[in-house]
Amino acid sequence: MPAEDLRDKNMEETKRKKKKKRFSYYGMRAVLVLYFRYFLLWDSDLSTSIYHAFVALCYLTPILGAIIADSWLGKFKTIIYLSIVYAVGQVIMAVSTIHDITDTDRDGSPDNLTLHIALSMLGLFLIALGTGGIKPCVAAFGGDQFQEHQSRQLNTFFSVFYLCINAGSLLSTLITPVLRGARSLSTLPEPPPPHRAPETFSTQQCGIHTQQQCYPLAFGVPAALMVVSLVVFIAGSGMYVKTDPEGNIMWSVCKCIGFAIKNRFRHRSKLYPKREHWMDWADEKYDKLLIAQIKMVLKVLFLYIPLPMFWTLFDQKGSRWTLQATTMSGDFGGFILQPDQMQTVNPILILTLVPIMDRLVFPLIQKCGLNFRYRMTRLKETMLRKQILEPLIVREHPLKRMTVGMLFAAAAFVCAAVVQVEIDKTLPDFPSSSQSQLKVVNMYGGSLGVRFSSGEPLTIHSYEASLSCSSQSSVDYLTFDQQEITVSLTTDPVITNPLRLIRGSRQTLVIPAEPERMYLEEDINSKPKEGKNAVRRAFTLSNGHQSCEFSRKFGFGSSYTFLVPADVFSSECESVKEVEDMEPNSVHMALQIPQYFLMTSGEVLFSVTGLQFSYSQAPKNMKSVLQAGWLCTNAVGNIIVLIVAELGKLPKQWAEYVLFASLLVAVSIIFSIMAYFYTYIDPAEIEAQILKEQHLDTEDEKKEKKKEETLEMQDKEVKQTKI
Ligand SMILES: CC(C)C[C@H](N)C(=O)N1CCC[C@H]1C(=O)O
Repeated sequence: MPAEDLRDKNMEETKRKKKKKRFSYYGMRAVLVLYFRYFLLWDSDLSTSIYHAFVALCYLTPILGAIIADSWLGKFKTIIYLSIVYAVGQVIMAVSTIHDITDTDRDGSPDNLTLHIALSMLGLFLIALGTGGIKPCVAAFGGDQFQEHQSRQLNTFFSVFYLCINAGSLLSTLITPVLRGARSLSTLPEPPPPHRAPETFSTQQCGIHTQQQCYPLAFGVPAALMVVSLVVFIAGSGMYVKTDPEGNIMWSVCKCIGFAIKNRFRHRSKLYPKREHWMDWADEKYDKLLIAQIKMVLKVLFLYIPLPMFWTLFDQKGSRWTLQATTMSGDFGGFILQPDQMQTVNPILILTLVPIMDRLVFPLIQKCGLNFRYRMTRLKETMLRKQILEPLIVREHPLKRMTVGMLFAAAAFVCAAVVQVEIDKTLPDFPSSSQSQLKVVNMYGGSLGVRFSSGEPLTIHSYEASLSCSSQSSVDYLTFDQQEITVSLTTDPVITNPLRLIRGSRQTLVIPAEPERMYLEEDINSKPKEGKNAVRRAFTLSNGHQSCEFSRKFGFGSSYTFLVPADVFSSECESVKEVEDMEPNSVHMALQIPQYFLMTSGEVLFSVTGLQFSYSQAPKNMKSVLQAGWLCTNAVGNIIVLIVAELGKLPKQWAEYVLFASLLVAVSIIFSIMAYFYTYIDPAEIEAQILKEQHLDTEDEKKEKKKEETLEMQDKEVKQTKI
């Protein structure tokens, strides 16, 4: 097979593996929180924390994978072994979700949750180890399939590689919830009945004794796909370019750095001449090549310091932006988009933006003379022509691209802030912690005057509860600074009642047909979570049940009370009164598209370029290590999100978005200054040059030695002649 074809095939194999692996990983992530919440019955906070801790672990284990690959097993074997760990983890995870294994009383719920928790934690640990460990190796292994002169193809590889990641994650985010048994896109004609939790509306159920949510399928299918991808990857073994590990490189690196620091400290007196770089203090003991390689890696790692800030903003897509979507309307006419499904916009945009940027935008920018895109081949040509062997100093373009990517992400957050301001205008005015709110609902039948009084002066004295007889109405809340008030109804005779309101809460005063039996109902004090509807029934006389069926479309995030009058048995169901406690969300989710567009454009500029950059700037034996360093920036970004979520609670959400945008702009300015002083290198050239110098040094040493020997011989001869 011709070399080019072989390489293309290798590239295909690596991409196919990547696509299935990402299906597997993102597919599992899509249902993980729900599994914690509804199967293990953890509360929302614990579920979210464990989920983020798992994601952070997945981005920390790459260091381990990289060390194993570069120092011990090589990338190919590391991918295989860690894929097995990953698949085993997923199988354990799938088994842990089978409720039947501990459901001895066959009531549909597991009886030994400890076993399920232990199994799932073990499964998740193995998955984090597997997925994180493979990550840096897959990218670097793909890059290894190209030769030095193929830098353009190498860049294309990283773009296609990124496309595959996102194709896999898009498919999984759509399919895995369906496997679990949730309706992914609810169609308008059949809104889920409001009084049941959405989880009970499954299209897919499974189980031996009882049929439940199909978590085993949701976790099992990704596991099966992982096994298939592993088999495909191994089948292509003969076609890959495999580079051997060069011993325990990480240990040598640590020892070398340690020695340089110690040696520098020992020679801290000003009497000793300075050396160009602090790593040069390892010169006495360590190989020049190793020192040069460490210098390359440290330079890039230093440049990575500001990068986690990008991921801090990027990762809020899954948290803050999804929460923002819950306060918006997802009614797209033909279908209803759930708030968390809005996240699929990111991989969809990646699939369209990467080719457009690669084939259209970057070449166009380059043509316009902005020289945005870096071309290794041309530089190399110049280097070869001019015989420049030192590292070439270029104010580097990939780094410019990454800076622009960061600015795009900051702009995305400004967009999010603008959308938030629009949403805030439509949100209900909830009472402050010292206030109480009250709404009066009249089931009495006719128009009714309501008066309020208190020991202190009241803001509201009287209120006309002109209770319309229509079945649907929306009643405004009245805000009180006092909690102890007295209500009087203008009935004949006047009915007066003391009321005790709850601080910081909303309540409804229901006036039934017999007004003296008026009573207070506690209302909800925040928008219903996840854009769902809140519906409750209140009986003006709770003396039984009547089956009245309503078919009604509720807007996103609305809240209603259905008041069932005492005479519902004798009258028709129409006498049931519907009160809108909270208006449905009116800002449309489509308004989030500009922020997703800017963020994803930023991601293409930042993340795809970062992958290429990390590969191109790493010495041959530390490619995976630098990929792991790159992935670590993501882990740190996730950890910052966790910390910020806990600590930094600004009173206004839009202000928090603006704060994050400003922070990223500041960080990108710092990064651009660092990038300006970064000297772009060609590791292969440097390594070749050092090896050549070392070779010349040994040649010189040999010649010198020979000279000395000849001189010694001559001296001996002279001495003998004298004797
Ligand atoms: C969050 C999306 C589903 C995937 C995202 N566009 C993406 O490709 N990545 C986010 C972190 C880096 C990269 C990945 O490797 O998953």
